[in-house]
Amino acid sequence: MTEAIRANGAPPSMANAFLSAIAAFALITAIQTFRAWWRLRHVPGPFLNSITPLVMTYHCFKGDITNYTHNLTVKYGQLVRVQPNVVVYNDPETFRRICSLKANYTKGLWFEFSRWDLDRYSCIAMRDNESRKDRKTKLLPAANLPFRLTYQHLQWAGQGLAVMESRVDSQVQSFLELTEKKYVSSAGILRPMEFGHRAQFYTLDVVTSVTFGRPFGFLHKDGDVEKYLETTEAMTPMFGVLGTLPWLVYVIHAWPLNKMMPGEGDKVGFGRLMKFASDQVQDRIESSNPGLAHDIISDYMRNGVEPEDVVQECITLAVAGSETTSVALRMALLAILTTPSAYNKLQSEIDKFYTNKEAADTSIISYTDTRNLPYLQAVIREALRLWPPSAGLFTKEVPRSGDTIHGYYLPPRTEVGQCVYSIGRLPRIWGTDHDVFRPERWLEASPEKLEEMQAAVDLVFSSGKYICLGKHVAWMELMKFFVEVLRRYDIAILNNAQPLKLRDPVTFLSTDFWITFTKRVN
Ligand code: HEM
Repeated sequence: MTEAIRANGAPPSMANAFLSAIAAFALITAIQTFRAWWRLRHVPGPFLNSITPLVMTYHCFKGDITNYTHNLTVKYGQLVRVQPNVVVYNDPETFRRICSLKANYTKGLWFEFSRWDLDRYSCIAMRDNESRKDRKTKLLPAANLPFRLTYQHLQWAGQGLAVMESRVDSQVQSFLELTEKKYVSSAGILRPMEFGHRAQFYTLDVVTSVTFGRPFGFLHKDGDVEKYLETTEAMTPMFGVLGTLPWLVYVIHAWPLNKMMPGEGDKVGFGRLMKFASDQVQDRIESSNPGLAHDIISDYMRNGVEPEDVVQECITLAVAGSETTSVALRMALLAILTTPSAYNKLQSEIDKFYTNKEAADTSIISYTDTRNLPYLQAVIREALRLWPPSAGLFTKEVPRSGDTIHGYYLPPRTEVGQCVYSIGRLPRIWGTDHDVFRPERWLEASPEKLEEMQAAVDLVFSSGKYICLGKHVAWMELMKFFVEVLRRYDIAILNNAQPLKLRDPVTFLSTDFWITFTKRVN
């Protein structure tokens, strides 16, 4: 019968219609791929990357995305095409120019993933420069600065930072109490700590304490609270993958997938943080004098940020300020534990500092005093250089006028990503031993060289209009932690053959980082 219909010239069968649809789809895909390739065909990079984003997606899944991207810059030069519409650079000057106030670059589509409530935007997710400027300015006086701020100095500092410092101190204290209670080993008694998670507990409690006036309670429980970490640990690698396929934001933010986004009604996970933030804001609204509390919520509210937006900003703080700092903490600790000369020098510097002080002084070191510990600063800078916690591309979009980077014209809407990991390993700045953890380089450098090195490492906190709000909080957390822990304990790796398991789907995540603490003899 079918043969007969065909022979009589009847309409094509279902199979033919299907094949035609596939052929049409293949043709459209081929044309689009060709057009996408053509736009940036002059920028060097591997051919496969220039026709599909999936190579980068694969490396996110594989867990070596930063090293892979860095190797591309080594092979292809200062500007590399890593995806059909994405190029990556590793030059500090270009970084600062793109982030400067004058540049008309805007945030890339990827930042839309950092929206927690689809009716609202927090500053980090805002892509429009004017709205960002307006919001960020309102977030800044949260620091109660004694001088008038300019938009160029976009990070918390001044008196407000002093209030935050006391919150950091109480979480350092909580970490010490936890260690003393459960994790001090001695001859014949092994009580190891898995530091990967404890670093997260510490940084999450600091950031929630600074934001809401009280910690979420990870250190107190010495465990996950409301399955927050379990959920965010599953989500973090997805951020990397989604970064390579940013158009997925239109799918995820639309029905029916938007129904699956975390919400305040959730019993566990990220939604609990949203509910916690929302309750805290509501409390302040209902309280008779919300301005009395000394935390970020009250400061933001005083500055006229709408309550619903304050909730979004607080959630952003918890996300932006926790995993980043715990990566820095873990990698700096790993670096000194595996470099005995650095470990010994650091501990000696701390000991020397305390010989000049009252022997009974057990209070947490002040942020001001940590500045008198040059080797400690060098250790942290060196760790941030080698393992920047913000290793992702954080792409920005080329403005309507187009732009030229390192002689390559980039048409409007090209996404430009930074490779800050690669900046930390540029031979022209760091020398041929750029891969070596050597804090001494910071102490040996001439004033001009030091300035260049410092400016390059500072880029891990971004620059200009995108600069990290919590840079000083992060420094405080790191400096105080090392002083207080190393003056009390000797620390050692438990498993020398494999100190930890490291994966890098978007930043350096680690598990099984087992260490021991033993009390120091005075
Ligand atoms: C070592 C630790 C940290 C690193 C490396 C880091 C890095 C960064 C980077 C690179 C950005 C800019 C992203 C972009 O838009 O291109 C950023 C933004 C931000 N960070 Fe941090 N951060 C750290 C710790 C913190 C802490 C402790 C807090 C809060 C207490 C914090 C709060 C924020 C906020 C609110 C933003 C968004 C600023 C904006 O939208 O303009 N960060 N951070």
